[in-house]
Amino acid sequence: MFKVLVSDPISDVGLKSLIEDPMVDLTIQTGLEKEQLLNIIGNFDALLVRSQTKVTAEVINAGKNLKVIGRAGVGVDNIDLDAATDRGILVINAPDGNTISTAEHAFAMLISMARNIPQAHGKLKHGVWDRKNFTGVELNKKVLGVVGVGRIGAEVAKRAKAFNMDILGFDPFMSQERAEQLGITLASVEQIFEKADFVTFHTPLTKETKYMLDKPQFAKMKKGVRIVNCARGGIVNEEALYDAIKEGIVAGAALDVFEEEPAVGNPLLELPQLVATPHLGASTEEAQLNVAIDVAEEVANVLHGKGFKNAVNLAILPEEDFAELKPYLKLGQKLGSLAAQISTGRIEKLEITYAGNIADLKCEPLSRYIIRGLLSYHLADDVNYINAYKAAKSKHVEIVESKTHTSKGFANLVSISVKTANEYIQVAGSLLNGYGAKIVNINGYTVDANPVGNLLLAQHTDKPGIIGIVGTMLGEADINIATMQVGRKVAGGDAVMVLGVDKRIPEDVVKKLEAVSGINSIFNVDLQN
Ligand SMILES: NC(=O)c1ccc[n+]([C@@H]2O[C@H](COP(=O)([O-])OP(=O)(O)OC[C@H]3O[C@@H](n4cnc5c(N)ncnc54)[C@H](O)[C@@H]3O)[C@@H](O)[C@H]2O)c1
Ligand SMILES: O=C(O)[C@H](O)COP(=O)(O)O
Repeated sequence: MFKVLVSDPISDVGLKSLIEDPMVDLTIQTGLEKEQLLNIIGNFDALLVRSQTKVTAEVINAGKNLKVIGRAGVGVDNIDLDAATDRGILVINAPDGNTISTAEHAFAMLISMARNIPQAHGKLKHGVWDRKNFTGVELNKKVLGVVGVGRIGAEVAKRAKAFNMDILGFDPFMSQERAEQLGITLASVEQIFEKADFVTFHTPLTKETKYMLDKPQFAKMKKGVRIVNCARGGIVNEEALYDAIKEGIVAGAALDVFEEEPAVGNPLLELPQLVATPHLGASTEEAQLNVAIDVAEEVANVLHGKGFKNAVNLAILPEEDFAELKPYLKLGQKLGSLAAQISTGRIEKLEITYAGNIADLKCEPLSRYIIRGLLSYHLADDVNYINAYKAAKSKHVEIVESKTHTSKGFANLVSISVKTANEYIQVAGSLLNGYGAKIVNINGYTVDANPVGNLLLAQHTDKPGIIGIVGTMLGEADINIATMQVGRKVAGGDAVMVLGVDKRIPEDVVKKLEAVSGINSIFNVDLQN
């Protein structure tokens, strides 16, 4: 008998497959305090949640019998994935079921904000017939910036088209063809922030998207811009948003998600320009039914040892499948991540070459790590070992793998080339006897860098003084250089500098480095995870 605990409100009609499963003993107990959950979780084989239950490492470790955690929805930021993976517990989600509901909610927020509907409604309910303080704006012919054109962003764009809005969109995986299909004009995030009358966010919260709309960006926006965030709290800096509303830069904001939830007592709620809902994007009968059906079926499949498709973390595969490859897996993931972080255009193609000894191994598991490293920089936990090829296909990234025994003097060499809409990136790594994993080549320059921590990659002209200037500027910013590598092809030509630094370089320092004469590009690379 499998014992399954449902600890958040999940549609019981959707849970039918589990309720009717003779092998499943289902307990529904919502609103549990932390201690209560810790006390009972040890009895269960599976846990089903939405976003309220905090599935921390403590909860996971107390769940001695846990085999699977199911998330009836998309975001898994309330689940400690590393702790689950360490314990070999599968985490699965239901990414498709609430797309339409969330897109409709974002659009409802956009319109209510444009026409002050919640504010006027509130006043009338309190007996005040106020027709002069609630003049709104039309959506017709206004510029809508859509940041993140995945499942939800694309549906929002379709609805905005029907309202005759001009749509600018940015997504690192959106092609010109897809943009045309959706009636979107491709633009950079900076262009969107500068030109849009309305901006709506539909990205996950990642290192890259955290505070992507902050004080410096607000300063460049059109006066009177209106902001919608129904994705994740933290994409927009709430303190900066508060100031931008007070300063009159932002005329309205519509938020369904907050940096801290429940957001009771949030200072933004005091502002009349704010329209807010308590994380209701997915709260429709239809979405809740869809996600409950999806997650219940997947959890039952896992418990019965059958196939599943929406694993979010690393499934523990039999050792023999990749025992020999194991030492290369982390290196592969870091090479993918490095390539993503030093590319600027939409990723179109990934070519992986396995050279030397490694060519004799069955390399598919390693390719999955490389793809995961490359795509997770933008897609966060949406891409994992299991779904790596599927995620690449769904984002129209072509994967080409090849093997050779010619390995340029290395015993083994893993090389990846990434073709983007703007450039062609090449990075290679090797496991060196006695030295461990190394990055040995970046864009044709021979280097010897450790694939760990924070790196600064500068492409520059090989001339006296540049290395000194970079060192001085980092020193002034209190950033210690741990390692340094310089590579060039010919004296006086193009060169690369790879610095291992003890902490992440702040963006203002990066901007100053970019402005140094002779430096052509700077990338602030994070290879910590
Ligand atoms: N408010 C709610 O109740 C609710 C409901 C469902 C989903 N969500 C949230 O909405 C978000 C989007 O969900 P989805 O189903 O559309 O996911 P998705 O994976 O289909 O789309 C997200 C898109 O964001 C893009 N992206 C990543 N980094 C980016 C960047 N720096 N700039 C621009 N685009 C970037 C990705 O390439 C991807 O296409 C998720 O964070 C999800 O958790 C909220
Ligand atoms: O990520 C999601 O699916 C949404 O944020 C919905 O969260 P909820 O299930 O708690 O409503």
